[in-house]
Amino acid sequence: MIESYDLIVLGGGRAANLAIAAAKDGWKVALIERDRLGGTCPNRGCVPSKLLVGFADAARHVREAGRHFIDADYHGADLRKIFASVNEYIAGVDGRYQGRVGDAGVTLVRGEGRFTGHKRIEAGGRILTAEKIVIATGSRPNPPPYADLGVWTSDDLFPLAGDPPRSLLVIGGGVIACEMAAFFAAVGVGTTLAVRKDRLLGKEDPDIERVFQQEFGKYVRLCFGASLVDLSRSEDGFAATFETHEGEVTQVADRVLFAIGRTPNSESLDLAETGIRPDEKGFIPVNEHLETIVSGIYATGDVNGRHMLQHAAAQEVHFLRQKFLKGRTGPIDDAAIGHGIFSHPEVASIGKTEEELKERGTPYVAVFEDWLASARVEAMRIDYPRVKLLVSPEDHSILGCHLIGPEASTLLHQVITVMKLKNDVRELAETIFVHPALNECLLAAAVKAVDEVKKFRKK
Ligand SMILES: Cc1cc2nc3c(=O)[nH]c(=O)nc-3n(C[C@H](O)[C@H](O)[C@H](O)COP(=O)(O)OP(=O)(O)OC[C@H]3O[C@@H](n4cnc5c(N)ncnc54)[C@H](O)[C@@H]3O)c2cc1C
Ligand SMILES: NC(=O)c1ccc[n+]([C@@H]2O[C@H](COP(=O)([O-])OP(=O)(O)OC[C@H]3O[C@@H](n4cnc5c(N)ncnc54)[C@H](O)[C@@H]3O)[C@@H](O)[C@H]2O)c1
Repeated sequence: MIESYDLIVLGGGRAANLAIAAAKDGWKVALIERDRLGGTCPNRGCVPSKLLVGFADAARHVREAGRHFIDADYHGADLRKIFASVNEYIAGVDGRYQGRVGDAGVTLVRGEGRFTGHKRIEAGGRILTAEKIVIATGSRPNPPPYADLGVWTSDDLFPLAGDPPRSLLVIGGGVIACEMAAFFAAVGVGTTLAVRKDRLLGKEDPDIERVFQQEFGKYVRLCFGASLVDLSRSEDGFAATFETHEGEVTQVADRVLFAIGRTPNSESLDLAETGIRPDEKGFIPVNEHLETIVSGIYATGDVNGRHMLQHAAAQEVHFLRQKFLKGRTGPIDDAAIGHGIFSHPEVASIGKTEEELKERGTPYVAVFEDWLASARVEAMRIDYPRVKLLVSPEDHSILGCHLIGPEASTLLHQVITVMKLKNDVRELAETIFVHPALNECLLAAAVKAVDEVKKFRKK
């Protein structure tokens, strides 16, 4: 028998909220999930990884207390307790979601979904169809090489089964690599990060990356230009050999974590059955209404490859909710989507980098300022925090803002708000900031950017 619904949501990550909202509005909704409800963010992504940041911050405060003339010795952290607390959080996620899904009257189908025909899906031994289908199947870690040796990806950390590492080799120089390495190094696990390129955080502004590398490298041993040529495992742990600029280098560690990007979960969906063709990386192309090439079938979140961020997935789900339930007609507007990197130091960014503006030939003025305008930063006795502001000399609009320093992602929200409401750097320059809040770094940069625009126009 074919079960007929108003809406099928395929993947119970962020899009579970769409299923719940539609069911509460009286729609007949099915939600298909093959694993734990809640998806990547609460089970094996943002939340557990950020719970670790709190422990790392506490450890760093003790280790760096001498900067404030405080006599403190760091004797290590109980990693078993740390991971037990994170695992406990994760253990409760699925049940909490199941309660919400059930209360809303959503039909929950546990099992892997795949298309067997036009708008027809098989899952958990059932056949379902609907006029509207939302594919929200997310992504997973790129498969690591040497998987048979028991190397880790981020999925192996959350939840962690077995003992925490005594030492760690992280391979990859992107967001996950830098967030995880920062945690382990801070709590006292000897951590090495090996990256193929000569820089970290490849998508960030180079000025910010330079500062990041300098500070991050105080805790994490860095190995640049390193291509893995061999990995072996013995009772003593792993031995990894890299080809580097200095010749072959071997790194030994108790555990190896690969953080080498993520792949969309699309290939097992048999999308050809319904006429959708993923791109060469497996992402499902959508238009500005998040609709695929097939009318009535939408794709949200990581699987469409637009952003691969939780708040972007949330915004897309909110957009579809408004479209389906409130009759919204316009396209999605995601011009003001920023991101934070919760490593140490913390990095946050929105808009274009200077490299991107140069490549596009977009006119801009750039300011790159320290945060010492704020006494709160002086009080922290650190001098590395920086803000980079890229502004259009034509209309004063903020083209990009890049921050590195404590609470960078929190500070970025003031810029996000200006960009969303009235994108003009003079709005920031004329705002009355609370003195001496950390945000004053933005005021100093904005005032300077307005000056730079004047100079640019005089040229
Ligand atoms: C370690 C880590 C840290 C992160 N930190 C951050 C952060 O700090 N900030 C941020 O913005 N983003 C972060 N992200 C990214 C963020 O987690 C993702 O962008 C977001 O969770 C994507 O949501 P989604 O709903 O698209 O997919 P998911 O949450 O992955 O949900 C997809 C769901 O679909 C299910 N599924 C897949 N295929 C099928 C199928 N065939 N049938 C049935 N069910 C299926 C999956 O089991 C999963 O539950 C992080 C990611 C990782 C891995
Ligand atoms: N704070 C956040 O917002 C946050 C945190 C974690 C993850 N995420 C999301 O998850 C995505 C995936 O994170 P990620 O760190 O896995 O990917 P990434 O794209 O940020 O970094 C991948 C890194 O792996 C390297 N690499 C790729 N293939 C390799 C190989 N075969 N051998 C060695 N190195 C290789 C790349 O050069 C790069 O340095 C991010 O792009 C982001 O969208 C976001």
